[in-house]
Amino acid sequence: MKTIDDLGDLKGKRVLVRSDLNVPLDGATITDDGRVRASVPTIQKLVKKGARVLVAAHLGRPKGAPDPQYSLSPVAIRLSELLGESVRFASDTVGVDAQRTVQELKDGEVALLENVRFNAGETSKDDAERGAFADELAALADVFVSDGFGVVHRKQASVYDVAQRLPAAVGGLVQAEVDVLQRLTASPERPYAVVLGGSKVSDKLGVIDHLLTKADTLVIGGGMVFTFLAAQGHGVGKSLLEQDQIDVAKGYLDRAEQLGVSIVLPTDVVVAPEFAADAPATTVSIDAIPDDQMGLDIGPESASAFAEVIRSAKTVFWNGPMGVFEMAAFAAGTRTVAQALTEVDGLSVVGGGDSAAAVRQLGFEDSQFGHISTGGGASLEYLEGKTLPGLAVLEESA
Ligand SMILES: Nc1ncnc2c1ncn2[C@@H]1O[C@H](COP(=O)(O)OP(=O)(O)O)[C@@H](O)[C@H]1O
Ligand SMILES: O=C(OP(=O)(O)O)[C@H](O)COP(=O)(O)O
Repeated sequence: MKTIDDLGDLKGKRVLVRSDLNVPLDGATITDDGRVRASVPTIQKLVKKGARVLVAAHLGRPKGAPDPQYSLSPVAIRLSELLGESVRFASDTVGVDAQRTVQELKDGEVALLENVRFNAGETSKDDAERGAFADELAALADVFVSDGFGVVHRKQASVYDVAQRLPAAVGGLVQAEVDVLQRLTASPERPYAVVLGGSKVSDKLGVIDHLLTKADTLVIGGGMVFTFLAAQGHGVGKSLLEQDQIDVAKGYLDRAEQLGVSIVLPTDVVVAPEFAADAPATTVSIDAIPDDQMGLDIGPESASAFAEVIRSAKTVFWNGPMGVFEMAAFAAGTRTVAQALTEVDGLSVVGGGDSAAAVRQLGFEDSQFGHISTGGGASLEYLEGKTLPGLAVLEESA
């Protein structure tokens, strides 16, 4: 892959940088700015080279049209504070304001485009529709730098197609992330445990198939777990459940047994009648989840068992909070798991926007972990050994 230094003299050049600025927000307040911080070194490097830096990014999953709750405008303010220089914000992605913003950009200045996912072409499955949007993005710049590690597993216009339309290079963040993950895939010191949770269940269930042949133990909590508990025949009440994936989960459990890989599931869960911070929380055994309640955290017995597995591993990768850590009543499982990762005598890696936010919010320091990756799904797919579109396209264009 070409690096930024291979792109030649960038002074006065318009450089489109795809960053992952998908941060958790509470209204317009950024609750964890880790991804913004992680994107700064590459932007700064380009600024120093005298480039006109145009940052493209997404926030959340809007439906291909402008939606104010997913505006990147609060992120422009934070980026500006972290860079120590003003960041212009274009109120559209490729429209009149974006075009004017690029035209007015001077050497060494930075602008952020509005959420790329406000455009249906960004995430379209139709190559022509995605390509048409990528053409518009590419028209704004002279070269492209791919630095949003958290999205390199997405075949989307601003990640994939635009790299086919401009001279393209990999950014420092993506390089650094890949370097660490390569250590995990090449020859992980064993035992190797992978801990999965979170809420993007249908996105991430598929990785289990491959991880069964790579890891010694899979530990599963978070919203992901209820599909497995249902596969074992347990009632899961109102918990997050991917009904159509129950048979898939059953298949994974069977295959794990055949392969001699251990899948560790919770034995108790914290339930509440509704998804609310002040909902009355109780701990129940997994065979006693009431029909009118939902599981929002793993229980204390499970958390201790998970911690034991984690502490005795030499390599641990963790993606996805064990519960709804944003609410204090459902954060204990995530805290116990995070604590165990800090005690690993080997390499511990935390990946994912919310997982990284969780460990910081719960008071842990980044330095207590071997590595905190900005990408959850991207890391998992890398660990599976899958070809990530956003990386493959850079290899092709090298
Ligand atoms: N039992 C659960 N039910 C519903 N949501 C859950 C549950 N456990 C965890 N979550 C939610 O999962 C979200 C994070 O999931 P995900 O996006 O997959 O993680 P990451 O961003 O680290 O990759 C958090 O917002 C958390 O509240
Ligand atoms: O938050 C992200 O991924 P992650 O939750 O897997 O870490 C990335 O910004 C990708 O977002 P997407 O999963 O909506 O494509």
